[in-house]
Amino acid sequence: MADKPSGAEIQLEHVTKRYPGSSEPAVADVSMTIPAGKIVILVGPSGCGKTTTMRMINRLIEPTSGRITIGGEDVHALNGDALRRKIGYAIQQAGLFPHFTVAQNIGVVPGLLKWDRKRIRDRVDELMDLVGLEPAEFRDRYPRQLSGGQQQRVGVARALAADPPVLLMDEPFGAVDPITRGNLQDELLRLQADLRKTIVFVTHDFDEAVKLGDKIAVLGDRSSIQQYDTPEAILANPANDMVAGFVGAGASLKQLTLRRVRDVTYSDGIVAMPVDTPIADLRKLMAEKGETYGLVLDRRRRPLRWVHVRELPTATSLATAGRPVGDSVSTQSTLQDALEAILAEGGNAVVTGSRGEYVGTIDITTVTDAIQQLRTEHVEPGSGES
Ligand SMILES: Nc1ncnc2c1ncn2[C@@H]1O[C@H](COP(=O)(O)OP(=O)(O)OP(=O)(O)O)[C@@H](O)[C@H]1O
Repeated sequence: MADKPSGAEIQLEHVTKRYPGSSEPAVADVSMTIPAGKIVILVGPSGCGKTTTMRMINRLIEPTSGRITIGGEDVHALNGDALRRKIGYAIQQAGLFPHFTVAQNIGVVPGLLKWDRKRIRDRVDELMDLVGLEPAEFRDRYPRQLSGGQQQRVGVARALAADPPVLLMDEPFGAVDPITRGNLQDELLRLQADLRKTIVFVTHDFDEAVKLGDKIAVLGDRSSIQQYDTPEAILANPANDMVAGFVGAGASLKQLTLRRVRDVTYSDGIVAMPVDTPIADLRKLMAEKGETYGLVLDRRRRPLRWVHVRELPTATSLATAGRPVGDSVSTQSTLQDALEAILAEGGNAVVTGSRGEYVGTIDITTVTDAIQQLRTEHVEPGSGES
């Protein structure tokens, strides 16, 4: 993993776009800093100027006024090749050239930059591996011979071809089914963990923004910034009614996808014993601790069964007493997964470590406490709430 971002900071300073013949600007006086190596999501209603804002960064659209810099350099001063080296661009439905093969599509920018053939071929294979397309199978196919998800992968590979520090993505996963979309999102996050590009990503979908964004800019009319903050902060404390409308119902539940079990204090105090423990010993320990439920573990300390104290006097073996453990969660699971397991288990859900071993239990109080904590962490100073 790279320890330094390969991305570069982007700055928009008082950027305005007035299209010829329009009375109102499409984007009015927008200033924002997009940090190096982060994913920043632009969300907002249709027509608010997201695409216009994004396209001014790679100068597909020229601003009427204001300044945009990448790594401190004014994009206005960059020529075509310099822009291509600095900025990759991926759009909805991939925007692939239909009469080019996959390899030719991915190699477009390196070709324009006059790389030699071998270097382009090696780079194409490397990128296909990176986005999960077997080069031997897909290199010579045409876009129409690919699924929607595969086309999007080619689109991402093409955008990354010249290894630019900045990636602009305009609803890149907008045209695929929800499952493929989820997979593509996961893959983007996996890629980004290594690549650490600066990514500006436009979407209509707030859930996508929460999942992918290091920061989210919620835009109103003419790209006016309504709130620009982390997903946690926006979910916990929407700045105004417009943002609240965008966040939509279930903001607290959405927050649960942002915290993992390892981030909260779960209990490790219940009575948990290996399956070959004498029943009498378990009874004694549960009585001492005043516990009604005990957990039976296998020899590698993986959870097997829940037993109620009432079941112990008649039990013949811990291997058959009580009921099997149902849903459990790992320390990597999100609190949303934990909540589902808690509801399915009807109380405590078992937490396991990296080898599936018992490390503790989590209950509904832990989850509600975590939501409360997120709220208080993100209350504006001086807003009077506590
Ligand atoms: N070439 C153009 N000429 C004139 N007006 C334009 C042009 N392109 C966009 N607009 C107008 O600028 C405004 C912003 O458009 P833009 O495409 O940036 O919005 P958006 O937020 O990306 O929308 P969507 O989410 O629907 O894609 C809209 O009112 C649109 O009609």
